[in-house]
Amino acid sequence: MSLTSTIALPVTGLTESGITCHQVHYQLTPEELTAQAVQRQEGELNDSGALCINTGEFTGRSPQDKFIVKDIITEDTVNWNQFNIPIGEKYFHQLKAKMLDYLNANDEIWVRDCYACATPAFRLGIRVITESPAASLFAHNMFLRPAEEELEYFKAEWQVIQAPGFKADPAVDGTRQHNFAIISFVHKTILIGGTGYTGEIKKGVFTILNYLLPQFKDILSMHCSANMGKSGDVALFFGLSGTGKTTLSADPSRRLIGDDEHGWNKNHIFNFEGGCYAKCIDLSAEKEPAIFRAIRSGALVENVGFYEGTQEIDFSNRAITENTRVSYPIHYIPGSVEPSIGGVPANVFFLTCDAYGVLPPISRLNEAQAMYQFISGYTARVAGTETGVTAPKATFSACFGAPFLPLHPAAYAEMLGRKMKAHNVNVWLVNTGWTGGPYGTGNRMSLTHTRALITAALNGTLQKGNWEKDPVFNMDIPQSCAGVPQEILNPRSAWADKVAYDEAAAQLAKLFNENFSKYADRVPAEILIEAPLAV
Ligand SMILES: Nc1ncnc2c1ncn2[C@@H]1O[C@H](COP(=O)(O)OP(=O)(O)O)[C@@H](O)[C@H]1O
Ligand SMILES: C=C(OP(=O)(O)O)C(=O)O
Repeated sequence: MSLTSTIALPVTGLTESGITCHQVHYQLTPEELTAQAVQRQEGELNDSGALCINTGEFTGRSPQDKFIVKDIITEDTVNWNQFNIPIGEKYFHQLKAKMLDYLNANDEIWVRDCYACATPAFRLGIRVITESPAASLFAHNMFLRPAEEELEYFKAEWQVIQAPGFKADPAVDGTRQHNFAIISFVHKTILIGGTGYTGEIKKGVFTILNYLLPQFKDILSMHCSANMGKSGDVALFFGLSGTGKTTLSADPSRRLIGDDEHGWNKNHIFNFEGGCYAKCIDLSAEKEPAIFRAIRSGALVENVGFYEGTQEIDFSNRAITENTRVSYPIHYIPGSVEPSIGGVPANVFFLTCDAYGVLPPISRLNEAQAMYQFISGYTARVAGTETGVTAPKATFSACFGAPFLPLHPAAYAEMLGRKMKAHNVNVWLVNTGWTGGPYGTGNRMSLTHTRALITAALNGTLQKGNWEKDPVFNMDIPQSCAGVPQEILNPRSAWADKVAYDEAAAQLAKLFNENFSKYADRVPAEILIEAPLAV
């Protein structure tokens, strides 16, 4: 086995993990990985120097093909459902052996050691083994990057093996189809095959942390972004994929802590990751300057198109997917906090992309309403993030992250409830979806307005104004906010057809109630009475 590496260290444990491929590229720099990808014609540079690749058949996650090995650890603890699909241990072993044979038959592979969890006490060493330099660059950008001296003592507790070119045989491998992501807690391994969508790598690691941290470290794991004001006040933005966590946390007046995955320990919050994975559909320097400028050398852009005859990205191009993405290290966002740790949050925002256009652009929640909304996780699956979703699709995604939660949602909700109560946190529901009508009739909420509302909530000016109650959802709605037209604050007044609004609101209230019925026996009465009024 020969090794290319920019650091003069032996890589431990490779042979033990079954890697015998004769050329192993270990811990290469972003420049080296980018150059290799270009040379192998797996990608090209845009005019600002970022590596642009196509991820192939899959440009979004495939939740139906994500499995957890049902074994002695997981059998009685995982909340088996449509997101936590069991697979037998024999299939894990079978597929791992086949994947290793496949990788070892390649001329070269890439190995990268990295960490998850910014707080040193909770750090998890992860080894990411890939068949392409671009996937190794993704791991470099998204996870925490150990310093060279840390590599000497690095312990790869978990392994991610990613081979998009390897395809399972569903007839013998226990999968649904040729692509799969399989997590084994006994063997501390994630196998990803048949798909090149890099999001599977990060969300696979997120899934294991969502299992381990609440159960064994008493840490609440959260699908949220986080940033910090000048006085150190922390805000969290929960939301299912594509609802605005990355966009809204990249706020030039605040410091970014992380864009997607965090833990809440007793007295601080910390990022799991070391980078961001932003959607770049319709990205512009004017609307999202920090993200736009992060697209430069070292960044990895997925599935975009160029203006003809140029290397300039056409961010409006949807030819491959709506789920165009860029990954970059967190320090590409000016002023980001490193290590990515902050104090107890003062404000929590639940971002809901309401495809019905019924919910107010912002509402203030009391404690019980906050729990009701968190458990409900009402939002939309946006186009492209999951395979097969081509238009926003209303969904209830518990804790705003159901596809990544191996435990019952009540486990996370109870922890969040205790923490919010103990720290007197302000909780807001923000509709980043539709206004003036449902998807197809109304408009997507203006980003400028959403930002103005969040700023007013954070600086306290919103609290000082007058409020009214939403008659169906019973939440407080502000009557005014600087920079936001008054008529959109109350969603009913934003709809031209009031009868249609009332019908849509009643329909949504009904859906809320139907969805919540499955939690009724685990939730106290003071939360149950916050259900929207269903007529
Ligand atoms: N009002 C809004 N608030 C937040 N995002 C919006 C809004 N309107 C449009 N968007 C777009 O929605 C997408 C949100 O994606 P992103 O921030 O990456 O989501 P997440 O990090 O939650 O996956 C971005 O492309 C953003 O430009
Ligand atoms: C990457 C994903 O989500 P997010 O946009 O929340 O990072 C995803 O769901 O595949």
